[in-house]
Amino acid sequence: MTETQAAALSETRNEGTTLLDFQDVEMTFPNGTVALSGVDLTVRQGEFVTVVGPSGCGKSTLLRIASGLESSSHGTVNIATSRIGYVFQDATLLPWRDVQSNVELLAELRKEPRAIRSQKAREAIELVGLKGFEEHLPRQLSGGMKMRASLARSLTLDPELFLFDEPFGALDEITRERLNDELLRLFAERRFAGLFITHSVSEAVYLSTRVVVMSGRPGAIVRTFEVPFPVPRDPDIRFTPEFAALVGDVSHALREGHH
Ligand SMILES: Nc1ncnc2c1ncn2[C@@H]1O[C@H](COP(=O)(O)OP(=O)(O)OP(=O)(O)O)[C@@H](O)[C@H]1O
Repeated sequence: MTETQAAALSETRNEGTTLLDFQDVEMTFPNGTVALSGVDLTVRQGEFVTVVGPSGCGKSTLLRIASGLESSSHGTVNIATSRIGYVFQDATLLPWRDVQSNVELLAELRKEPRAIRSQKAREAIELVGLKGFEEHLPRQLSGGMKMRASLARSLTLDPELFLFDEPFGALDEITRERLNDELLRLFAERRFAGLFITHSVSEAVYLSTRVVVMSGRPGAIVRTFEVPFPVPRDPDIRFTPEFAALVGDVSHALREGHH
């Protein structure tokens, strides 16, 4: 996509439109476990919001509710789009399908014509840097390449709201940093609304326009940090004192909210 096309896309996308809105959301499971309590969260077009919080505080539950897969037990949830991308920690590729047909899967399920889904998949594969690997099977790919394929599969939906459940958690540091850069580039081009979960505070600060810190279970939002660095973001920003200071503040809030 050229810069002009990207600018046109972000204009048609009405930057600032609210795509996800949680008001006083609570989640109590039938067994009595209270996973979320009093969560207020808004995600607008052009925002990339990352949630950090201790294990088991309800982050995945929050994401499942945001996707419409699960309903909250209390509060209001508004999801203003049906074009939702969802990337899980596991790449969830079908082992018998090659990259091209794995990436085509969502369009195929939506019964899009073969020529269109094939074209969409080719574009998405190129966008995530997997060109040349179309005929490879998942077992022939590295962990990072599998995640790229998984990202590409969601990109064929051209999502307005993109949900990420710790997608890079299992990858080595270098691959993770590279994929962070790829994702930031996609975000700068496509300007979807992102909701991203991670355990890494520096990943959260690097990727996001806003970082939300949750407390231990029941998960509630204890602090919100606006990230002042512009997008597109220079990878070297990670080595600046301003970046380190913000990572320190978020880590601090995370420790305070941990009980
Ligand atoms: N279907 C369910 N029934 C009962 N309890 C559940 C259910 N799903 C999740 N929980 C519980 O709700 C709490 C929140 O789970 P969730 O997976 O959302 O946490 P998380 O913050 O994503 O954890 P992690 O960071 O370890 O992935 C946990 O205590 C979990 O055991």
